[in-house]
Amino acid sequence: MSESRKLLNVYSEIGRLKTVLLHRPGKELENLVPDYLERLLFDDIPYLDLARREHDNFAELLRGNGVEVLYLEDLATESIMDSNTRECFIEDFLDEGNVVGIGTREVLKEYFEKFNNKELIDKLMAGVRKSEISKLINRSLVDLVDTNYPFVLDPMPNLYFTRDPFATIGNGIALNRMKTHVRNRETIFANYIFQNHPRFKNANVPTWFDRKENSPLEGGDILVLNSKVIAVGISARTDAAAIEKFAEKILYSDQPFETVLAFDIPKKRAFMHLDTVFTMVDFGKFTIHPEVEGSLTVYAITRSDRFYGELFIEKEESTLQNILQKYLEVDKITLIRCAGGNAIDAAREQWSDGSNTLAIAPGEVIVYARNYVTNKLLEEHGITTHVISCSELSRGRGGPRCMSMPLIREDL
Ligand SMILES: NC(=O)NCCC[C@H](N)C(=O)O
Repeated sequence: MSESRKLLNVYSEIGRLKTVLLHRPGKELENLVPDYLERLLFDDIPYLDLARREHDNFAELLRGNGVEVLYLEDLATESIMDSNTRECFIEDFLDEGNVVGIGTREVLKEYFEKFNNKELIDKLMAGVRKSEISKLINRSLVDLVDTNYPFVLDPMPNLYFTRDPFATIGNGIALNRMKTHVRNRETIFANYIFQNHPRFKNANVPTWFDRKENSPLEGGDILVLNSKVIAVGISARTDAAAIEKFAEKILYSDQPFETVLAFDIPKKRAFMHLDTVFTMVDFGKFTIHPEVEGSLTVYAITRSDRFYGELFIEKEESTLQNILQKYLEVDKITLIRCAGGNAIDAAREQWSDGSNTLAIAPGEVIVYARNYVTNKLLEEHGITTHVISCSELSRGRGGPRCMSMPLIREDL
């Protein structure tokens, strides 16, 4: 198959971006209420209208740089055209959305009948308020018990962080199992897209991880450093056990990857995923949150040369710079510290994803405007920064890399 016709092709973090998956923030953001913010993994409530304008500018910037922008909501819609598929999709959603009352399920299914496929996808993403349903049928105890909870189906406000529910690696995907129940339903979309969407269904997309696994793996923790080395964070969201499963599968596949570097980072909200504290911006150049450097342990996972199918795991005993230099086989590694390492500025900019950049080509990244101290430093290191405004988008605790899932990057 020719390069341009490949459906999935990600062998680096920085190869020129050709196709990316986004989600335009929708009504789900208007179902965020203070009482449930923490559970829904938000710290504040974005103003939807402005969030959309900021997101549209992000998409426009990508298109202006020759990137094909696909939207999750469109691919999902095109994946449920067949009426049986649509029905199964709704069932899966209700199952995993914890809608267990028999009467409530019935009423919801009836309610969904009036929506066309696109409207249905938007509605499932937005969630269903109790007040939208005129009458609830009482068939089971759960239907009868009245609670103050305002939703019959929870909203999915984290969907615009397309980086996390699945991840493109090589010519396949890790279909993730998310750490929190609240984000796990997001992976249903990818499941249907890769099985049913006309663009992918006959492609037999290889999967390096499955959403039914027991331990969590999230896309923000996975960085494809080059065609031989993948970095994965052992983080607040991704477990070591999941990384082993993933490594086994990908290292014994037909892909060129030889090493998975597991970065053990502190398990706290401000660090969340590996890409919250560490992203690649150019050959041998990375952003990093200074607080993570000292406490970082790295394990190198390779194929065992004694037993086929087994892994060899070694704890690296050197500095991050030396470890990266060794595995990436480059002369020099430059770590660009968030806000230059100044304790106050670094903590402040880190909170709004100062280290979370999206590379659209080697040495060319998209960054948030508010992280101006870090952005200036990037420029001083020869990196071109494309700056986007983010006063609403940043309230969800994710940056440009978190808001994008590359499907195709040019090989380096
Ligand atoms: N890769 C990322 O760091 N994604 C950001 C996810 C933010 C979202 N509110 C979450 O807590 O999951």
